Amino acid sequence: MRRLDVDVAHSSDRALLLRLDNREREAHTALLLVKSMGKTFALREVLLIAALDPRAAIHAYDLKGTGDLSALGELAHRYRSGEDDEDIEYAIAALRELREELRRRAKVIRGLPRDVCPENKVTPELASKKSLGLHPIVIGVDECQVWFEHPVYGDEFEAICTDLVKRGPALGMVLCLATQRPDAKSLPTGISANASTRFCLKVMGQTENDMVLGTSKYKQGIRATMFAWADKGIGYFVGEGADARIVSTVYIDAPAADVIAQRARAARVAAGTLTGHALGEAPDSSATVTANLLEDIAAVVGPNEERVWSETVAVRLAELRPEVYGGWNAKSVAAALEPYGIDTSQVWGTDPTTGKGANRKGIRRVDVAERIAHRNRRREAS
Ligand SMILES: Nc1ncnc2c1ncn2[C@@H]1O[C@H](COP(=O)(O)OP(=O)(O)OP(=O)(O)O)[C@@H](O)[C@H]1O
Repeated sequence: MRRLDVDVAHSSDRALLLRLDNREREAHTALLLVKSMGKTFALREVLLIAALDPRAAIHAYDLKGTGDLSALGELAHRYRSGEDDEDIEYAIAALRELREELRRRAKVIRGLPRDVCPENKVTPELASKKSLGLHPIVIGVDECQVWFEHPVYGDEFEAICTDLVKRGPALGMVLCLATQRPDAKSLPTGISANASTRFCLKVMGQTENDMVLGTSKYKQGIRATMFAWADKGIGYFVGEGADARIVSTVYIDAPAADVIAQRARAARVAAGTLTGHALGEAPDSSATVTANLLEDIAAVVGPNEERVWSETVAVRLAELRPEVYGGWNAKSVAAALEPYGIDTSQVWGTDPTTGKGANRKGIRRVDVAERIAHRNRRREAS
């Protein structure tokens, strides 16, 4: 992307505003783009910039299904175009992998000595150490509302994306979401509120403006309503802790995108980092697609059990679906429920081996039931 004001920070296809190696705070962030004015071009540009770093694993989703991101498919770790059932199942399986990856990375970071990792986050040096597996992961989703409004998986997409937006940046994982309908249904507030980088092309009114750029931005004079219809690719860019700037994307049409993608692919071949989709591999959906954590918990916690220890839930889940929950413990349950806004707290229970009562971390059945009801209401509404 190109700044329009004097100190333009652009030109080579790498030295652009969004850098992926944490040298700038703008690096690991979510991005929101809006409305038939160059949104897909902008998202494609961001992904191409990321792709030119051969360490970066690219996940590209074009939910419109027109193949706008097909250039990225040549090098992407995960890629899908379309919104049919099999496309959605591919995506949910890939996102579950990312949820696991978030956990793995958090553990790796926690385990590193202070002098190697003083800030408890991925640095360019750490991202380059192949053995740690902390390379940048950049996920781009065009027309993301399709995921969040999905009648079956909408809730889970929301939970995982919220987790990615909140914890991803420190762990080297960037989620870039693009939508032309920035309302709370298309873009859940847990996600929009936590997005730290925003890009808003022309919009029609104050509500959409503030949905993308942040509360009160219109009142403060940051108004993407002022752009003309001819201002393709021009929008307000708001980075974390920085003043809003008017920037323009670089015009990269589909043939130009192919040329850049071929270069990015060649760099990956040379570096030995071509993986996943680019090698003809898909995420393993066999074990995970049928699993739905909330419903599985509801199935293993009886209606008369008001509160249950997390460790008990973990054991029962593993019995239900060993291929999905095998090896889970109380902490796994807490981490998996956190993105749904369900906390584990001290609950009274009885140890089945000793028969003694004690307070341990656990869940309240009502919290899980309420979350399922919330999702069902959404399914009915869609
Ligand atoms: N930086 C740019 N400079 C000049 N023209 C641009 C730029 N970016 C996009 N355009 C033009 O705007 C058109 C629409 O762009 P794009 O397909 O990205 O829109 P969109 O917002 O995704 O719309 P839709 O949702 O309808 O696909 C492109 O075909 C291109 O001609």
